[in-house]
Amino acid sequence: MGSNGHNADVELFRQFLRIRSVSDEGPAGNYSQAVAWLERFCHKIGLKTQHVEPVKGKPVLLATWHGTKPQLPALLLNSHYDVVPAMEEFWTVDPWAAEIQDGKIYGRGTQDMKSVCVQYLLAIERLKKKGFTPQRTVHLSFVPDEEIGGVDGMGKLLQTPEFAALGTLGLALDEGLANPGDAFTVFYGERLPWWILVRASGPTGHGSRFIKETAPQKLLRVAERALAFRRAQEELLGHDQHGCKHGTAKKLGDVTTLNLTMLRAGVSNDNGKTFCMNVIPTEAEAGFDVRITPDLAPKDFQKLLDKWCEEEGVTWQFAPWTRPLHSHFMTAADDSNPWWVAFRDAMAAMNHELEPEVFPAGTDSRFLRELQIPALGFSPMKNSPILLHEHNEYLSVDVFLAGIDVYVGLVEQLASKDTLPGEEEQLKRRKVNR
Ligand code: MET
Ligand SMILES: [Zn+2]
Ligand SMILES: [Zn+2]
Repeated sequence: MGSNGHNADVELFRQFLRIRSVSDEGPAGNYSQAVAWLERFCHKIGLKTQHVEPVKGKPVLLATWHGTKPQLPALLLNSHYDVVPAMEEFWTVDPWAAEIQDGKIYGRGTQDMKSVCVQYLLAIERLKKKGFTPQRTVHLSFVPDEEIGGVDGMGKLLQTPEFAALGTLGLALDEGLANPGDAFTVFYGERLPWWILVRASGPTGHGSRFIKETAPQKLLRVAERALAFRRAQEELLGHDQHGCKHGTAKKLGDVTTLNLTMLRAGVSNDNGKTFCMNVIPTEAEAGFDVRITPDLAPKDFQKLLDKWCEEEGVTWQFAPWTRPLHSHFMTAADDSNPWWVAFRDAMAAMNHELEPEVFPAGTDSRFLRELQIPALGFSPMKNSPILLHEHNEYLSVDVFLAGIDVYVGLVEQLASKDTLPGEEEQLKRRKVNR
């Protein structure tokens, strides 16, 4: 197959990319269409499925490939089928057309993470065709809403009887990131995403006067302190002002980022088309996206935030549509974790080099790890630029196809494992921890 190859696997991927499953867009968001497409695929390859809809309009699809030893802890292959929006005016191609140019498939979700949804299924189809039967049961979960915090997707799924009925899970695989080099990155933990709203109140008055302690003034003082913290963290990372790296070997996952992502204030009498520029608003609000590195205790960051807000006379809260975690839950990436050993050895057997890292952003893995389920973040994309959430997101045809082989090998090896050395002890520890 040439690099522009229109083979059947690629065509399936392109079909799925054309379903505009932007997070939480309601009926127009095509969640149901994405799930219907995945379900048809599951049935075609002989997988039993079930719909779980803990929140109306946000369906989760579960599929199961039964192993011959169902008493062994199962594998979970998780992927989210929602995608972030695309700013079409900045794309050189239609983000929803899945065009192929120069051997690259362009589209929103090519890397994050519709490729993985489809690769899991294609890998299972191939394994079935070659007559492989798993010992361990393999479950798949396709979840919505990951991109907007995961509360109504993975968060709710984990509380359902259907999830409990999957039985004990030995290892979950979830998304990772592309690696520009010739190695796969695998994530054993992640920074904690905290979405923070800071709100300031103050007096109103005429815009021509020196009114004291106005809401925007207080808000900006907090913002400035927050941004000073941001500068210090950036310094720690060792990037210069042009974004070039120098000096340290730190990665993004090793520092805490903080970005001011929302600002709101102003008095308007036409819903924000124009503003009463001579009236001091009594409320001002800022939103921050914070990603807390495992090297910083969340309670220590919280203390800082409390201090800034208290000293400047404002209040903060977590964005009410999120469910922030208060500790980092990590999956051990060393010999103490039999599943890490199994994963590492399976990849080594296929001659793939691994680079273990802390995920700089957030994934649904954090909810699984919170339940003590070992989870590794891994998307088989090497020699590929990191393009998630960017304009002109693409994945090359060759990388997409090679990824199917990687999952064939991984699932074949992991699902064939009898009880791993140390697995029972690990399970006992999990029960104690719960
Ligand atoms: N994956 C998305 C992100 O990292 C949403 C995770 S929940 C904050 O931004
Ligand atoms: Zn993702
Ligand atoms: Zn994403």
